[in-house]
Amino acid sequence: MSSPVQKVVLITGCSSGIGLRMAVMLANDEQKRYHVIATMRDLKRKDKLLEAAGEAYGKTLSLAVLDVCSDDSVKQCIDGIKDRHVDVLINNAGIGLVGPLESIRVEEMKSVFETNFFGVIRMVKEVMPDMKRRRGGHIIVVSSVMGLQGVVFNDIYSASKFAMEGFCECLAVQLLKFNVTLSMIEPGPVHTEFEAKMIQDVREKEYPGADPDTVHYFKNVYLPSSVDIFETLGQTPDDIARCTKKVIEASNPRFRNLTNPRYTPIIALKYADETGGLSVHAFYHMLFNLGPLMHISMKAMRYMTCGCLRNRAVAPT
Ligand SMILES: NC(=O)C1=CN([C@@H]2O[C@H](COP(=O)(O)OP(=O)(O)OC[C@H]3O[C@@H](n4cnc5c(N)ncnc54)[C@H](OP(=O)(O)O)[C@@H]3O)[C@@H](O)[C@H]2O)C=CC1
Ligand SMILES: CC1=C(/C=C/C(C)=C/C=C/C(C)=C/C=O)C(C)(C)CCC1
Repeated sequence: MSSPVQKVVLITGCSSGIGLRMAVMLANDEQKRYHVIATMRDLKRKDKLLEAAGEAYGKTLSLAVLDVCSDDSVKQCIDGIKDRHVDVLINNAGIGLVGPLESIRVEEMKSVFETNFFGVIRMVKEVMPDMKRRRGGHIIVVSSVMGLQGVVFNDIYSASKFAMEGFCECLAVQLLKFNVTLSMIEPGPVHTEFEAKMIQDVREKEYPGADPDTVHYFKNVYLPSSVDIFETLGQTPDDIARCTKKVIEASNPRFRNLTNPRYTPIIALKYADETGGLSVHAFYHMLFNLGPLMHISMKAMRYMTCGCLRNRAVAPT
């Protein structure tokens, strides 16, 4: 049960990773300002969350079933909340997909959009009308740096996050008129099951339909670089939870919130050359010519790109 002064925060995808850490951090807020409804599609996966939440469970944290891919599940969950009142909706649930385009079935691509794009739309459609009526609320969308700048071999995942960026840019303007805030969180690589699932997936898959050169570039050039990027730039889910808490508590939250100052220069390339040529050629060079030396080029880029761009990230601490 939430007290009248507590904000009701509903988070999707709390069985692991970023959603789990957000739920735990907000439910353990020292001033007890939040009542967190931590949702997941399968309650059998609740143990890790409950263990991490400790005494908050049953006090400032409750659990609910919610599958963002099901209209019925979304409606049932929101109908089950007192007065359907949600102050802060955090759209976190999402899935990755990486690999040569030729080897990915259209059905698999659709399921990424069903979760990452339509999953958010379903949530927003269910919660937004009440927020507009009340003239208050905050919708948060966990997007990605890949929603701002594509990364090779992540074509479909990246497209699903770009779709979300466009959707949110449109909606934010309308919502402002109703005193409802919309904020996007834009993490770079984060050590969660997302990363583990990607590595596992690559081990199991054969990549039928893709030519041997493409499979070679994917497995022997892209993947080692990606693992390297995770190792050198990876953040923890707690970093992302801290950034998100700051955004929720800001008196004037920003629309886009990059969480990783060390990844910001990569995004800045796009704005330094609106034709897109700089990003395409820089990434090509980093991947195919520098390979293991990519570290150095990332460092150089940090020095070359202007400090004000670098500092446009929400510091997690
Ligand atoms: N990790 C990273 O490097 C980055 C991640 N992100 C984004 O962060 C978000 C969270 O990912 P992260 O914590 O890293 O990954 P995890 O795989 O650890 O967590 C994803 C969560 O989403 C849930 N989920 C998947 N499908 C559904 C569904 N249909 N309905 C409800 N929940 C679902 C999963 O539940 P289940 O256990 O049932 O599968 C899980 O709880 C995603 O939107 C992702 O795109 C953004 C940038 C970087
Ligand atoms: C390989 C490669 C890159 C890899 C970036 C990666 C691997 C980013 C991962 C982001 C994630 C995991 C986002 C999740 O939503 C760069 C730096 C663009 C430079 C060019 C070559």
